[in-house]
Amino acid sequence: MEPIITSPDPTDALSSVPAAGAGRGLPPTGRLRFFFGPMDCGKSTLALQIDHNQARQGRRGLLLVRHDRSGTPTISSRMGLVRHALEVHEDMDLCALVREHWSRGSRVDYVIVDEAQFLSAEQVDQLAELADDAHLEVYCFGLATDFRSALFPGSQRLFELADELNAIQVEVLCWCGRPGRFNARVHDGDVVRAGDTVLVADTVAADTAEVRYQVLCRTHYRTGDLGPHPVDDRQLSLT
Ligand SMILES: Nc1ncnc2c1ncn2[C@@H]1O[C@H](COP(=O)(O)OP(=O)(O)O)[C@@H](O)[C@H]1O
Ligand SMILES: Cc1cn([C@H]2C[C@H](O)[C@@H](COP(=O)(O)O)O2)c(=O)[nH]c1=O
Repeated sequence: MEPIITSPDPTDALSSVPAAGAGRGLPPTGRLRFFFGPMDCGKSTLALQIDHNQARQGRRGLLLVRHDRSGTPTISSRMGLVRHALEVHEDMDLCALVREHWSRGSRVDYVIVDEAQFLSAEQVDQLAELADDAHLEVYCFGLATDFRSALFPGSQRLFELADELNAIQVEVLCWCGRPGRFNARVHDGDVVRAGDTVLVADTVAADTAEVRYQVLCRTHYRTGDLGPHPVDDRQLSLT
């Protein structure tokens, strides 16, 4: 298959870091990585740390996001870090996006995608193509499963295609103390089992929000037991 993307100046875009396989007679490729975990486990924080570490070595990244919690085109971490990102729209072709950057003379060495669960399967295929044919390092961050505990389509495709699957190591605890893996959607104090897949909201209920999410262990996700009244994170920072 013909590579669909070429850098306008390969020595510019590709020279800064030896590609995977270099020195072993293998054709150079980038890698597609998926970092996943429940809400609030630190995915956006890690995305911004990886960007920071790459950028300080002079590499140029393209930061992408779809439906950030903040409602703005940013990658935002609950630790307080925020970076501007490009909003990925439903039909956006991510290969064409990178090509466009190159045609304007902008370097792209790596791509970071937050909320990658919301990508379409086709967009994940495009990211794999960018890793293989354009030799980009692609870092995706997102939820594995939705509020019904079913894989998001974008995450399913990432599980199928990624070179590396990384479960985030920071445990989010259920109210009972067990590790939580299930993102329950809560409406008026009840766990909701049906509805739209996409509903942007936080784990801390804003005063105006009708819906919030709560990370639960499997037992309490199944029984819909939300435990004693949830602790408000804003109170934690005052102690
Ligand atoms: N005040 C705080 N002190 C220490 N860690 C915090 C604080 N607030 C949030 N965090 C950490 O930030 C994590 C959430 O990070 P974030 O990147 O927003 O998660 P995600 O993108 O996975 O939803 C929490 O699990 C917790 O470890
Ligand atoms: C489970 C689930 C979540 N969402 C939304 C809710 C948040 O806006 C994001 C996840 O944010 P985080 O950075 O991982 O905290 O996804 C959704 O739309 N549908 C769902 O089923």
